[in-house]
Amino acid sequence: MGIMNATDFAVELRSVRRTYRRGPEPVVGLDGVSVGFPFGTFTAVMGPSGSGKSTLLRSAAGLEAIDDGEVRVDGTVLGGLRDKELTVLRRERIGFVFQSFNLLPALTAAQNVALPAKLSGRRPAPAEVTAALAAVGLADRAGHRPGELSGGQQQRVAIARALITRPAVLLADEPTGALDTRSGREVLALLRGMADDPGRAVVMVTHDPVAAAYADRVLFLRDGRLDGSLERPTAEQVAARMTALEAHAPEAHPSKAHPSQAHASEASAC
Ligand SMILES: Nc1ncnc2c1ncn2[C@@H]1O[C@H](COP(=O)(O)OP(=O)(O)OP(=O)(O)O)[C@@H](O)[C@H]1O
Repeated sequence: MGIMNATDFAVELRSVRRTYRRGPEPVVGLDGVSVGFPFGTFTAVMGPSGSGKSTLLRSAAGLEAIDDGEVRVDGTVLGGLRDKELTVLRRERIGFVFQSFNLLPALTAAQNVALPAKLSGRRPAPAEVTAALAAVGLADRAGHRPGELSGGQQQRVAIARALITRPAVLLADEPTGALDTRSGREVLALLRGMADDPGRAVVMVTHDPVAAAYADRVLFLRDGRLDGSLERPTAEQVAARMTALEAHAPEAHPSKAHPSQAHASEASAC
């Protein structure tokens, strides 16, 4: 590998600022965040409730109207695109996986997986859909509807759907939040494997230190700013860091307490 340049990052945020102006007081979502997500890596994003994790993920996906700074996906500056171009780039270069799977209930697993490619005006070959399902271990469930699949299987279909366009980045918001420990672990192992593809980066928001320990790197956010990172962390190191961060969090949300102890399991739903 040569010297790192902009295109070595699947996604890069430069001095990104996002302020919400709904109520009387502006609320800071992101307060000048600069970070790059290199190809072939798996990054977890953690931080107390309200620290800006979802705002960061949504900004990386081009879903936030940022006030300042720049977001690049595979070298393309999102702010320079027309709406239509942004839609196409989002569809083809960015995969998104949600806590709640977001599959269409009336469609089979295969039809759900094929949908983004179809929306891009490309009818995927059945073999391509089968290969995507096989990559998540579900080749034999192609004809099942989401209601006929377990939560873990539904999330794996969602991952296959996110990957069929071969995106530069897979963004996952609490992908194991609704899963039991075992299914969560399967999904994390899949994401880990997906991140080893040199043409892709995986970025995952999680509250679970055990989930974060699957990543190459954990970024910590506090009050909309980056507040350190850990490389190849253990769950214990992540949990200790989260406990320290939450102790400093100005606004605690007791009703949304997040597990941050080393013994917290992947099953921790939020
Ligand atoms: N659409 C919005 N309108 C107004 N304020 C918002 C909006 N979205 C987020 N915020 C505020 O921006 C800040 C960051 O929110 P964000 O959702 O990014 O945090 P988070 O770290 O993902 O939190 P959680 O762990 O609770 O999901 C919070 O103070 C939040 O209240």
